[in-house]
Formats: sequence, structure tokens, C-alpha cells
Amino acid sequence: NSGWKKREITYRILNYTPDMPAAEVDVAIQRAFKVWSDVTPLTFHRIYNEIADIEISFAALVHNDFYPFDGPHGTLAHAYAPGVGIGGDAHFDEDETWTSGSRGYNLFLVAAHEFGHSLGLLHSSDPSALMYPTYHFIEPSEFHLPEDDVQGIQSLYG
Ligand SMILES: CC(C)C[C@H](C(=O)NO)C(=O)N[C@@H](CC(N)=O)C(=O)NCc1cccc(N)c1
Ligand SMILES: [Ca+2]
Ligand SMILES: [Zn+2]
Repeated sequence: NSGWKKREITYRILNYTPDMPAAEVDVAIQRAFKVWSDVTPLTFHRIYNEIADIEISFAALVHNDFYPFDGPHGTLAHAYAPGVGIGGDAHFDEDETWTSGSRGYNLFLVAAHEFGHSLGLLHSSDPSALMYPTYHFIEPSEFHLPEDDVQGIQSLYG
């Protein structure tokens, strides 16, 4: 199976988007990891000075990988399946407008989706799933991980 071979996963936020206060980025990221730690034995630990399993960054167009972003809309972010090096890393397209609300793209929702990829999940065909390919806004305070995603992640880390 294509999951991490350990339960304690580290993450590092490499840079910040100017669209939101840094504190709001930290909270959005923290809550996005909690979506997954709530239903698995996984724990996510933020580190600052070493290389983490999941390295989080904001970038536009060509950035140090083979999948350049595409300007506003279209691809919003991408993340790599578990592995060494770039494995697990999540990149967010800086040409999007990132918010804590319903304007632009909600960072919490997109990060929760991306971290699903960082943990080994692929896209789901269930339109209600977080891992469905396309974004739609859900009020974060009312967000609840859909059953399809719970099944998917627990098949990797049950
Ligand atoms: C082929 C991939 C690189 C597409 C890319 C993606 O799925 N990243 O995980 C992506 O940004 N897809 C957009 C498609 C779109 N513009 O609607 C997306 O919203 N994915 C993130 C997302 C966020 C929250 C929920 C869901 N279901 C999907
Ligand atoms: Ca884009
Ligand atoms: Zn995706």
C-alpha cells in the first residue's frame, strides 16, 4: 500500500501567502491535518529547522518541480504521495486568492484535500467526497469528513 510507514508525521511551512495573516495560515493547516488525525492513528508534528515529511509552500507558475502552476484558477494546488524527498510535499498556487472564508479559495478545504494526497489517497468519484477532483465551498465550521474519505484513509492507516 502506498502510505507512510510510520504514525508520527512531521510538517514544515516553508513560506506564507500574502493573502492571509500568517496566524490564519497556521490555523488552516493545523485544522486540515486534524481532519485526518481524527480518523486515523496518525499524528502530525510541526517542525521549523529540519526537513519535514510534508513540506508546505506557496509558489506560482514554474517552481522547483516538473508541474508548473497555471495562474489564477485551474489547478489550485498539488501534493505528492508519501515518500522520501518531494514525497508528501504540498504546493499551493500563489496565483489563487487564499482565504479563511468563502471568498477566493478556502485554504483549510484545499489543504485538507491536498493532505489526503500527501497521505496516499487518490481522487474519488464520489461527488460528496473531500477527495473529489473539484473544489466547492463548505463552511469550515460545518465541515465533516465524508464517509468515502474515512473509508479511503482507514484502508491505508486503519
Ligand atoms: C490534476 C491536479 C493537479 C488538479 C489539482 C488537484 O487535484 N490537486 O490535488 C487541483 O487543483 N484541482 C482543482 C480542480 C478545480 N479547480 O476545481 C481543485 O480544486 N482541487 C482541490 C480541491 C480542494 C477542495 C476540495 C476538492 N474536492 C478539491
Ligand atoms: Ca492555478
Ligand atoms: Zn487533488
